[in-house]
Amino acid sequence: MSKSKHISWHESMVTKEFRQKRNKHKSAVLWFTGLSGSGKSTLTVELERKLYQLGIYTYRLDGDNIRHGLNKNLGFSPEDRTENIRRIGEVSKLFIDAGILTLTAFISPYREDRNLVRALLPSNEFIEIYVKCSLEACEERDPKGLYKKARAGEIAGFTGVDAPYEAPIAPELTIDTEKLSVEEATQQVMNYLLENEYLTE
Ligand SMILES: Nc1ncnc2c1ncn2[C@@H]1O[C@H](COP(=O)(O)OS(=O)(=O)O)[C@@H](OP(=O)(O)O)[C@H]1O
Ligand SMILES: Nc1ncnc2c1ncn2[C@@H]1O[C@H](COP(=O)(O)OP(=O)(O)O)[C@@H](O)[C@H]1O
Repeated sequence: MSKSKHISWHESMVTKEFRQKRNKHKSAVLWFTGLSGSGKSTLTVELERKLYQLGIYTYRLDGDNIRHGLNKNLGFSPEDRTENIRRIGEVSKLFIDAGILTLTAFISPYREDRNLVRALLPSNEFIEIYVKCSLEACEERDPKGLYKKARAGEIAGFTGVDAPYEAPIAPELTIDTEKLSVEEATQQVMNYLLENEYLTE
């Protein structure tokens, strides 16, 4: 619900379509979702590197980073996670409007929150990518030692331990990081972008 009244929309002369034409590629958000340690950050970093080499304009929004700034006032309660994802949905929409291929790496555990972001955008501009990895494997990787802390009772409400993760039902892509290498996984996304003509205007 908007709290502001008496506000109006001002259109730009430079539209998203003009920007895409100049950039020579489409803009959209690649929304990576999955458990902590599933591989969201690793894959978005590598994918962005590949896209940059091809001359694609990209930007990466990552949960850990955004929580240092824009969303530093949010914690990990269900309400705060929902607000976190709502804001990132809106930020992604702005980046898409700016002609940027945007990569987001947020756990985004609630299906409804992700669907609200989907509903915010034209259907071809939201690409949901489920980074599939069992809790056991994530916990085995534990790149930041957070599962260990959560199991020791030092972090309350940790996703997968004592907070829920709702896997996507019909994502555009599922990447199984227990079966694929980082190279194979990023290539799977590149193939999707090429086949669906995102990398051309
Ligand atoms: N309680 C709890 N649950 C899950 N994750 C936690 C928690 N506390 C801190 N962290 C760290 O915060 C990162 C997740 O932030 P997100 O913004 O992606 O989370 S969410 O989408 O709002 O659920 C997450 O990063 P990733 O491991 O990259 O997923 C953790 O490093
Ligand atoms: N196929 C894979 N894809 C992504 N990460 C992988 C893969 N195989 C192993 N890993 C490792 O798993 C960990 C994933 O951590 P990270 O990318 O921070 O996950 P997330 O951002 O989802 O929390 C890294 O240590 C990475 O090297």
